[in-house]
Amino acid sequence: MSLKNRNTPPQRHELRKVQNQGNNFLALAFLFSVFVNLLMLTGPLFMLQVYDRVLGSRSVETLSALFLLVALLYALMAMLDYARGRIVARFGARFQTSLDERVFDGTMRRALFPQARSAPATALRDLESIRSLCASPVLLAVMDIPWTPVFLAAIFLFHPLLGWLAIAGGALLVAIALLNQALTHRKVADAQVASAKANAFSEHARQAAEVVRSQGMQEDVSKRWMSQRTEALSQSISASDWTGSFTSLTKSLRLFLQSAMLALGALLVLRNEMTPGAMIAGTILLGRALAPVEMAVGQWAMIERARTAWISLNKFLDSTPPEETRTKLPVPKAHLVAKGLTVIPPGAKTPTLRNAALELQPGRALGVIGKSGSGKTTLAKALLGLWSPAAGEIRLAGATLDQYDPDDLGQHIGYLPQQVTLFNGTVAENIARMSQSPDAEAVVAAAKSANAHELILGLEKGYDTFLEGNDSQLSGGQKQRIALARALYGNPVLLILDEPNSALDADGTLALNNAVRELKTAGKSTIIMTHRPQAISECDDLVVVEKGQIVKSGGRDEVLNTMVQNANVIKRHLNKVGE
Ligand SMILES: Nc1ncnc2c1ncn2[C@@H]1O[C@H](COP(=O)(O)OP(=O)(O)OP(=O)(O)O)[C@@H](O)[C@H]1O
Repeated sequence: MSLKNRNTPPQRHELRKVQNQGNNFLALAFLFSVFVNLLMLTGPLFMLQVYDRVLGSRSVETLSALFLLVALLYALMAMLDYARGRIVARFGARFQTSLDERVFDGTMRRALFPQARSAPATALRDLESIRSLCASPVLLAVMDIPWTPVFLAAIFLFHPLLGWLAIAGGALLVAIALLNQALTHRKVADAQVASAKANAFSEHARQAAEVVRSQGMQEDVSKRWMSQRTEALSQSISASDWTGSFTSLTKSLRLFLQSAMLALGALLVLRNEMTPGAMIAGTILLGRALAPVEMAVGQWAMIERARTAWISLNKFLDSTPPEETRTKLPVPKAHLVAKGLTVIPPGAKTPTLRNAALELQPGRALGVIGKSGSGKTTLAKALLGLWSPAAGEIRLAGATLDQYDPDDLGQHIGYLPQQVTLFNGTVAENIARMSQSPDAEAVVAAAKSANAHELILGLEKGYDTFLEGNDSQLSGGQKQRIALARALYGNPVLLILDEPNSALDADGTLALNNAVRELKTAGKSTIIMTHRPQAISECDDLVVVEKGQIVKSGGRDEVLNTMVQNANVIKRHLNKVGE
């Protein structure tokens, strides 16, 4: 699935571009790493000097001077090591902040596609995995790995045989690291997928807690979750068993190599081919050379996670290009025209609305009636610009909907969905569409139009009452009125109401009709999808949808009359059958 549109150039390597912007950080960290790694030679060189110079000359002064120098060098190394740790952490943070909004935006747009909505949203987690790698010591170990051959080569200076042993040992460790990568990356990825699936299931179950409890589904849901969880756990244990076995093997091998080095060194000392200092220094150098490899193997799961995260984030960004910038259009007139409109829901194969045509003039209200599943919501989603037409077009004030910036279009159109969703925030923030700078007067005006003002004042803290999203303390009807106020906020030119009075009482319906009348007087237009007659009392025009097609359209009373005549025909037919 892809959200690419015809006009957007392919956004290849977007991730790489963001990474390149932080290259200064990486270059600086790498430079510091050069010094840190050079300073790592302090220990072996000190050892060499102590054994070969101090012990031979028995000079306390030389020992003191060397010790002071070593203390200073280690202090410098600590500072540089700390600094490079801070630099890569900041590189990670910068990488994340540069992409956070972009990825969140993409995740939201992808959620408009039902099949993507059911898949766990991993892009933000992927970003987090990459940042975690940067904030951990593993990235520094990876930066140290290029020094491994340098240290190994330095061992040659002590004695070629020691050098060859070190090279053979190093090659063996690298081979183990590669084998680790080859054998575990599938397992780590599988464990991640299984765990994401189990988490998504538990989140769905949590959201449906009331249904689960009231419908006696607790045990079955719990068992289903447990089986997914057990699967995820066993995958994760299998992955960690593999990486664990490689970690132990690498660790023991490195220690063994150091002992083998000491043994070979001792043999060479016995043969007078090398000094004892070189023997010890060589052993320490080997340890230093192999430490980053050992660290990388030990933390392989983290590296692998970040690697797969990088690949999947790349795919995500590639298939979800940034929104095109559009020329800002003026506030449109409430004139809506749809011609030859065919809509295929995202991910579906067949259209659920075919060849529909309608026109709505400013100051008029249109009712869309039809049975369940006839295509009313499909029409609403197309008119909102959420589902693009597969054929035909929709124009608001002469411009097709995709010519408007989606946020601007959202400001011009008020929408009351069939299933109301409120956000975690105050009533006022919810009505103001979670705006960062809500207009208090407009909030109250919208609430009054939706007949929600009194009910809001009756809440514990009035407009400042905090709502826990959909779990809030409000009744269905109260939520619907607040959502109607949200739809009316900011004086939209077009109001689309999908089953607006499904949870409204008589007062609510009256207020709704008043609001529609006010909009009409102000030259705005309204579309009401419904199968309840009370909701169309303010409608001037009516269209009837049947099996995805507009089968009747015209003035409200004219359409109603044809329907009533039909009903009479059907009634007469039924009476005959009954005789
Ligand atoms: N996302 C989707 N993917 C595939 N088919 C869909 C999707 N959404 C709706 N449909 C199908 O489109 C048809 C019309 O559905 P729609 O929701 O538009 O009907 P409706 O008239 O609004 O029904 P109701 O009054 O029950 O809300 C139905 O057959 C439905 O199964």
